[in-house]
Amino acid sequence: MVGVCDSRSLLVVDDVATKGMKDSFLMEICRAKSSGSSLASLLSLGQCQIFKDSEMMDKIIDIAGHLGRSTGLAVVDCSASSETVSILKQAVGLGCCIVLANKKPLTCGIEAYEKLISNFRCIRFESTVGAGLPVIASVNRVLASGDPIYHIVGSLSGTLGYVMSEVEAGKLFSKVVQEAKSLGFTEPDPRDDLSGMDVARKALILARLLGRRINLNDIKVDSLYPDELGPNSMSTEDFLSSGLSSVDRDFQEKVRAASLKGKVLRYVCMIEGSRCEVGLQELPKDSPLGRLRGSDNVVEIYSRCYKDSPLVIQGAGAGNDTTAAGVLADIIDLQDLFQ
Ligand SMILES: NC(=O)C1=CN([C@@H]2O[C@H](COP(=O)(O)OP(=O)(O)OC[C@H]3O[C@@H](n4cnc5c(N)ncnc54)[C@H](OP(=O)(O)O)[C@@H]3O)[C@@H](O)[C@H]2O)C=CC1
Ligand SMILES: N[C@@H](CC=O)C(=O)O
Repeated sequence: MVGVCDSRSLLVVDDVATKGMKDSFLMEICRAKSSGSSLASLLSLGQCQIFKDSEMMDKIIDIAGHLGRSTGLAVVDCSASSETVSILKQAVGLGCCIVLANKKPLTCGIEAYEKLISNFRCIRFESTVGAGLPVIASVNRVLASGDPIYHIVGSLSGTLGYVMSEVEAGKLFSKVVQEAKSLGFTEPDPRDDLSGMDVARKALILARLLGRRINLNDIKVDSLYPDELGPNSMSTEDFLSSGLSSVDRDFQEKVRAASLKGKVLRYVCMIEGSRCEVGLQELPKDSPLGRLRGSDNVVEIYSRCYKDSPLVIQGAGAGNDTTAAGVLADIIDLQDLFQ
């Protein structure tokens, strides 16, 4: 590991060709970020240089130029920003590998997407769908065997899974969204989850893997909150402290209406042919999606081989540990290419 950055600065070892960050220093970085301190506060430990603002991007490109082709340096994006796409494209051009937990670079315009995946052997993005679950790897393996995938259906949001099952158990919608945030399931702005856009991004990543040249605005998306609570009208803090509770009653009504029919609410992702949609559905309690609890995700893949009995991947679909494990496994997988 030669460098680490957040939204404000980049810490880099003083000689990237010969040095890496020591484990003890990486632990200090984790401690500093968990306690809200800046990366700059670690400069006194004396192992690194710091770069800020536009210098940050120039330095990353400089390192990518030196280490990309010679070592297969991996540029890892664990932000939730759409601003990283330009640097990632440049890094690909310089021969770097790319690892993403961030869905936004893969769900921007189709040309940028095609550039990012142009060296498919050197990109991994397992954590973008289902966190640590092997969803992308499974889809890739089925496709690589020549088995055409006809249909994917699933529940792909840890946050929305948690919200649905906790509201079913009688808790208030606003309270469980706050809980999902403190458990590390939500996006930095939970409206990315509640608007359905986070699931739409996962659906787009899967649809593009299946070869569909579609964009985010081709996906039908249901939002769980009204437009007037959106990011153009209020900050994340105001949404969480006051906006969110105005949805409580309406959501409770929806849950009750489903329950009277013996059903539960689930946020479902469906990709079939050219159709790609994500939204709230009333499903039987004893269906595979209806039985899901907490932040678990489930994905059913239907192909020529997995026709009557789909390939099913299920398990924890959000959380810092499982996501970090997925990212680490991707990095190690890439490292094997350069041994
Ligand atoms: N949590 C989960 O369960 C899962 C998360 N993911 C994905 O992981 C990503 C991160 O989520 P999460 O850890 O919850 O988010 P956090 O907000 O906790 O962390 C995001 C980090 O990215 C940094 N950052 C933001 N913008 C930039 C930028 N332009 N350049 C460099 N660094 C930047 C932030 O810096 P600063 O500290 O300065 O704000 C922060 O350290 C998201 O894309 C999410 O979709 C994927 C699967 C599951
Ligand atoms: N916010 C996401 C995290 C993983 O992508 C979710 O809730 O599923």
